[in-house]
Amino acid sequence: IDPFLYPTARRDDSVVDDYHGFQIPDPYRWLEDPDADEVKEFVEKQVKLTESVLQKCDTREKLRAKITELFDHPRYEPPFKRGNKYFYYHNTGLQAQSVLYVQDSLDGEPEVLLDPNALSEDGTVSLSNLSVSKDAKYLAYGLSSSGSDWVTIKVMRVDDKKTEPDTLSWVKFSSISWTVDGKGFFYSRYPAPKEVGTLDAGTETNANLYHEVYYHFLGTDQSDDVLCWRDQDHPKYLFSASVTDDGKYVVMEIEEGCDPVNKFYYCKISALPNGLEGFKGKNDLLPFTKLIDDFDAQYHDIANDDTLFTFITNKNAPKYKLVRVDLNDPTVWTELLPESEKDVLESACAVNGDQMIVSYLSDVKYVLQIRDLKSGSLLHQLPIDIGTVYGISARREDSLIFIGFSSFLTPGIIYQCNLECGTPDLKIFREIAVPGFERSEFNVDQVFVRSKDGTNIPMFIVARKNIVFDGSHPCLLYGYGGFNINLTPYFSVSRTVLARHLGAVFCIANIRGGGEYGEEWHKAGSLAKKQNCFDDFISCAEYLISAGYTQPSKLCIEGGSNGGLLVGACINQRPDLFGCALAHVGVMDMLRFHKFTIGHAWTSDYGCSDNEEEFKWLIKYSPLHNVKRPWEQHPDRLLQYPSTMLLTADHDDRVVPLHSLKLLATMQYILCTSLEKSPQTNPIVGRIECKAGHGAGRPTQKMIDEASDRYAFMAKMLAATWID
Ligand SMILES: O=C(NCC(=O)N1CCC[C@H]1C(=O)O)OCc1ccccc1
Repeated sequence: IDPFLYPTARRDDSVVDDYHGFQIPDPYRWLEDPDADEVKEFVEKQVKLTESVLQKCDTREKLRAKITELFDHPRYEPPFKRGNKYFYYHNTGLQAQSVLYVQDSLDGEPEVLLDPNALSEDGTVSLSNLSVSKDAKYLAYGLSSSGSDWVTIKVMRVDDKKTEPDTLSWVKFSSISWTVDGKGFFYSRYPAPKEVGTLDAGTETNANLYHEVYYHFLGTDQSDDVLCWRDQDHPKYLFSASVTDDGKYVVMEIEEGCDPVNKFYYCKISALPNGLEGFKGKNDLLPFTKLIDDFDAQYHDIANDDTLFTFITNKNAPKYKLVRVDLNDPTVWTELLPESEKDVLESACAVNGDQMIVSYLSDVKYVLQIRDLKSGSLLHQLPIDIGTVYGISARREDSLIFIGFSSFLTPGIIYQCNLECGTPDLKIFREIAVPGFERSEFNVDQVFVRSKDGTNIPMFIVARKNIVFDGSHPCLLYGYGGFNINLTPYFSVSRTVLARHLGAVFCIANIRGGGEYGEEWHKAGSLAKKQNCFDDFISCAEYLISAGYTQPSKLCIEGGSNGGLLVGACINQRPDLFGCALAHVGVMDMLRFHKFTIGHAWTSDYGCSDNEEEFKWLIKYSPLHNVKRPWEQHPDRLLQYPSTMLLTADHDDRVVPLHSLKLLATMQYILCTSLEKSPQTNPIVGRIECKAGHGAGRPTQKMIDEASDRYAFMAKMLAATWID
């Protein structure tokens, strides 16, 4: 693009911040106010520029048609049982939002119970969380609008599907947990923001502080809810309260960030003299006992027999283990299932009375076992292919459980497993088929790439069979690298279309910062070691080139959120290595991220610029602060940045849009508009969506349109040709 076509954005050179003696300019600080007319104008001009670029991307409509066609297949989630009813989500294919169905038995006539598509014209109201009372009489569910993290909880009677008047506002980062008497439920919320009158919830950037736990009595007004817990001395704390299966306790996990560590408190509600009613209209908090009152490790309860609790923990076990304690003697902890040498204990769930289903991650592949809940001993190994167990629907009282499975070449299988008779029989309950998808055309490989410091990094490679390794293939390399998140194999319609119609090779790099090898892997990619993520990702890119899959001008890197940071940092550090870069809702301003909405929770992975040592880590890789002209760094080579698309949305209150807007303005200025003649001919554009957020709850059409745009941009910039 001509530099003259880029909108010029005002640079306010008066904004310079002092960080521990270092003066850091922030000329686009004004882009941090979403309500300012100047910002709205900036966005409008960027949207127009991007639209003009997209119009020249000639595979856009073909991609839209193919992705729509492949997406139009029925999809189901594993069913879950409450009382004697079954509930499950289903999407016929192109519905904006999946619909909740209820059946009187597993093969009973399904009825629509809750259809979020009826709650908005454009499908932008989504179901965020949901909890059915134990007797299946009531359904409490959270609604969110335009992809914001803000939730409004509503209640519905299951038998006549009547919506109750109960409406709970300013809910965020909350589970919903009913007491077994069905009189109400625990949930978490923030104090209402001040300017609640004019607020378009989800577009504000204020920090989320002072989380609180409430108990809501069915049929009453939110103002009558009982405040159960809060901590005025720790504004960053986040609380999650849940009722144990036996109904005797409410347990509360307390986090102060995103690290897998938490405090663990409990309250024996069955011993409260007047139950929870006794707290109505009072100011007393619930009498919690502090079982764990530090952030040394994660403790997540998976079952209890009266005072004997079983936990999954990473205490002295970075690959996790199961331990047991009697609340009456909290100093004696025994080991139920020791930490595995090699594999990460991913989840454990009590089932079928005194058994449990545990899942391990072994070199990024799932292993599922049935074990004895009392002794921990292995009973059965469940045969699972390479892929992801994405949902285990099971409670301690269930002997019939459901397991959701997906992989690169498996759109989705829901297994049912009956544990009643001796050997569990795993059988297919539902298989999700994608018409037109021929799995036999593709290959999946897993390779281990040596990174800069010698660490072996796993990478999945999906390609059409019998490709020639002549470096000619467009290649999409996807990564995340943080927050203990695992990138495991899953089916993607859009990437299947890229492989089939653009001959693209699709790769997932399991770089450090994730949880693929437990807490050590996570820590090896965070704080002072964050650069390992970028080194790992760059090594994976170099492998794909040296092995002959692709070449720099055919290689596109993609990542979202923390993965957007990954992309932003990598194009700054190695602009020569990539032909295209797609950064979704990226964290790009590493000096200021902690000031907005829930950003303060991410200091567990990043650190914080308020601290001098941590500032020095952050300034070195912060995308916003490290945009440099490559042709000045290497005068001998005609270097420029890859074609870059930064994607964000106006209701993203997880990673606020200012990150992408400030980086967009900075890149366009430094690389393009600040020069008479700029060698930067690869476009640097922003795709800014309206009535959309961080990603959760996005309606189907918006997902299809975004995928069509970003991959048409990629195809054009990699000069990929369409294969019919
Ligand atoms: O912030 C996150 N999750 C991390 C997150 O969304 N991140 C972390 C970095 C940017 C962005 C992303 O990668 O999606 O979720 C809110 C939350 C709930 C409970 C306890 C702590 C935090």
